[in-house]
Amino acid sequence: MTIKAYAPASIGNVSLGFDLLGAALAPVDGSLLGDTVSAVEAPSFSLAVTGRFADRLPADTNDNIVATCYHHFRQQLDARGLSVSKVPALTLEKHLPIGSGLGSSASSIVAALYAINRFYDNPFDEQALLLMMGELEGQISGSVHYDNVAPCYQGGLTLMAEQPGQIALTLPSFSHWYWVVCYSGISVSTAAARDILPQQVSMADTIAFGRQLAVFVDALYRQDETLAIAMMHDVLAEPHRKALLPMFDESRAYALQHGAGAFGISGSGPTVFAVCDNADNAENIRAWLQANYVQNDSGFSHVCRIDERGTRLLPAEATA
Ligand SMILES: Nc1ncnc2c1ncn2[C@@H]1O[C@H](COP(=O)(O)OP(=O)(O)O)[C@@H](O)[C@H]1O
Ligand SMILES: N[C@@H](CCOP(=O)(O)O)C(=O)O
Repeated sequence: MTIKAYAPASIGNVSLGFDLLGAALAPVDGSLLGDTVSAVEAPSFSLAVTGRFADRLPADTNDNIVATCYHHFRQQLDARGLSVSKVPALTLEKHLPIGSGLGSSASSIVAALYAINRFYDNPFDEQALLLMMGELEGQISGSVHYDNVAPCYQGGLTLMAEQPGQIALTLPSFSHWYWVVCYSGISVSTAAARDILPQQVSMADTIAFGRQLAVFVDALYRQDETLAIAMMHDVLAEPHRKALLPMFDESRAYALQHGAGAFGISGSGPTVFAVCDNADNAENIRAWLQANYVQNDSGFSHVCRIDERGTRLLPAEATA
């Protein structure tokens, strides 16, 4: 029997919560936006990679993070004294572009560990899996951060607590918000986009960051949309990263002048996102970004809602 796991794309940071806030994405047209990993029993371990962005990954599948996930998972089983004999053939369908700011590596990691855990009849609980997911994401991006893997796995808008047994908390959100995302088609390495950030932050920015995140969470719980939107500014990363993103300022100006409440970089970019409370404005901004922010044939845009379901099984024959 084939086990096939789908893990959605995600917006890391959501502007105001660097490394601490993330949102899973579901296109409103019902299409899937995320990687899948399938597992089927086989005589020996193997990994095949297919999908639109397969050719952008390392040619040697041993260097694919999905293979690393499998070996890490087996080591964790050994460390707990759990012996298993069967072995999977894995297939990664790589639908998310690499270095896109859509949590591409997180999507592969989460789909892989979810499928492998199922394949072995769920020896690890959610928290143990999430810890592994964060660790593997850290291997790729240079430091552990859960703001992609947690929403991708659990769904929803998530805030990192990083406490034993409580790594990520699911926050309420505004169900009528549309999240427009546009990937420009260029690649920005997350590790490189982290390296350009300063190691020290001013007192004024520290206070602004703390105020915004605390007030945003309060506004979500009280469903105060105006206050929540007013908090959606990035004082930590965007001032340093936007120079990597051609047409960023022009895109922000257009979005804010045409009905978006907030606009920012998704993860480390180059994907940008706009928040709208109206379908017509969302579609207009999506079309403008598609025409003006996209740089090449790899780029794309979607109007999304928050994906409340997170990672899930698909029928073996389904394609994302
Ligand atoms: N399955 C995978 N998905 C994405 N990246 C992978 C995968 N396997 C290996 N990699 C490598 O990990 C790095 C991911 O880069 P990163 O900038 O973190 O991407 P993203 O921000 O899209 O997650 C790239 O060097 C890529 O070649
Ligand atoms: N918090 C991280 C998020 C990176 O997201 P990605 O989708 O670009 O991998 C950061 O901002 O570095």
